[in-house]
Amino acid sequence: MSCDSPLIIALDHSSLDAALCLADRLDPARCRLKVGKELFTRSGPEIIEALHGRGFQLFLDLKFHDIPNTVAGAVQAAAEQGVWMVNVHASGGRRMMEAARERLDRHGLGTHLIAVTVLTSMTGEDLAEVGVAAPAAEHVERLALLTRECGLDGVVCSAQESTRLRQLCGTDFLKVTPGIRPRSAEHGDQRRVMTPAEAMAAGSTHLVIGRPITQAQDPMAALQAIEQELAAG
Ligand SMILES: O=C(O)c1cc(=O)[nH]c(=O)n1[C@@H]1O[C@H](COP(=O)(O)O)[C@@H](O)[C@H]1O
Repeated sequence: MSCDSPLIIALDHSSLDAALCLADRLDPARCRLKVGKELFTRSGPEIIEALHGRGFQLFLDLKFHDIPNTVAGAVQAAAEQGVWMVNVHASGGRRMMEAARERLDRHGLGTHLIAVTVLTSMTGEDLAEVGVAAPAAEHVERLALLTRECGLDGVVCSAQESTRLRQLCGTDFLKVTPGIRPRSAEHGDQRRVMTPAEAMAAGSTHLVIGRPITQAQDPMAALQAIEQELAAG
């Protein structure tokens, strides 16, 4: 089923059953789902089939980061499972991203290919500790421009960087932004955060939301509250 909502719900569950239990309370016309490292490592491709069978479009968030040939093969394997979106780490560099792009194109695979710039859990201090002297926002810009030059469809970034990236990379370039927190929600381990309405106003094209929905007493009510906030904004 195709979906025109910007919302992508992160199914960071530790079992297939728990993930499907939440998915069964959500509507594929109103959100897409993201399958990440923990769930995929535990359940394997079975989770992809089960969620596709329920009509959801999927972002397979495995953040590939390896030598070009390995990443190209992994991206192809993901796309052949019919996922809507897949990602790599932009810090894997030009040759890695170009190899992934080329592999999808050669096989006529239309999966959206995006790259993570700087994780939303990271601050300038965290970057300095791994040898990146530039402020987080500047490093995000550098990696986003490189990602666009390599022909990818967009980036994962913080919504705090969406406005600048819209200016630099254009409106068609996807800006998929985690670190989304409704005003009353806990930040948890996220550092560079914004509310859903602020993020859309800033130029994000898609919002990745996990715990504020998945840990809510009533996940559908939490989703609906976010939809209403977006409609009002
Ligand atoms: O690629 C991602 O999806 C991602 C990139 C990033 O920089 N930060 C980030 O939080 N994510 C993912 O987005 C989701 C955020 O979940 P919550 O913090 O629970 O809303 C998690 O599944 C993360 O793995």
